[in-house]
Amino acid sequence: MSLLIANSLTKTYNNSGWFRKHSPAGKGVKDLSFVLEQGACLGILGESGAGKSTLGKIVLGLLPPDSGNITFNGIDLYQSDRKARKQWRRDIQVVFQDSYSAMNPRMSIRDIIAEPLRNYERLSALEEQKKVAELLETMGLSPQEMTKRPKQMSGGQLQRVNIARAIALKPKLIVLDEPVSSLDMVIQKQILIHLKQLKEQSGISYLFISHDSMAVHYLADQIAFMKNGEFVQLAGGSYHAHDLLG
Ligand SMILES: Nc1ncnc2c1ncn2[C@@H]1O[C@H](COP(=O)(O)OP(=O)(O)OP(=O)(O)O)[C@@H](O)[C@H]1O
Repeated sequence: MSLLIANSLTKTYNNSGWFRKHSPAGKGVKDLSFVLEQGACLGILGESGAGKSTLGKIVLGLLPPDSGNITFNGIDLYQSDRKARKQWRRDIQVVFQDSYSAMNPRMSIRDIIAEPLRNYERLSALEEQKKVAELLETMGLSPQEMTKRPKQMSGGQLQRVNIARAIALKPKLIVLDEPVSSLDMVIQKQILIHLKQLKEQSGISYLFISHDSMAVHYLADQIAFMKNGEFVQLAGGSYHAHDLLG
């Protein structure tokens, strides 16, 4: 069974509000269909305003489409009961571009990574500490970083922390919404390599949203090019590591 199946998703924004009076009416996404298999990465590539984040929000269960449907593991995301919703909220995680604003600056790195574990699993303090240490190591960070606050870390380190949090519950799918766009090139490459290794080792799937063609080609098995809310072309991805590393 395919992990994620989108069938003719359409979402049009109502631009009647005062703040939206300068933006053209009727924008959003139109008639998007795709299939994402377990362990695969679908790249969504398009310029600003193409509709990438709108699609991301629909996949995350945050924005009901006007028409069409989307199933995850055979369950319709917008017709599911409470129990199923709780399960897919665990199974679908997200990493956004702005790592710092995705975190509570007063929390320690340990608390940030442990938050989903505390919501879904009952671990002892020692088990939790071990798990957070493992997750930090998976992302190439030292377990000693867990006592720090977000302000004491670099943008690249924070994005690794965000990914560690996103994988803490072993989700089936991560929506990566421009996860490396705000980082410098060297850090971007390191994080993309980590994401690829994670995918190969754990069989996790990604919906990778980006305007960066090189990054999408590196990570994605298949690429959907988006323009004005529609898919205009589908293509294979998978550049090899040396293409990215130059
Ligand atoms: N809440 C909203 N209300 C009205 N229009 C919106 C809203 N959110 C997005 N839009 C419009 O829908 C279109 C698609 O926006 P979306 O944010 O999905 O694009 P994007 O490809 O993610 O762009 P970016 O990379 O700049 O975030 C744009 O024309 C945008 O102005």
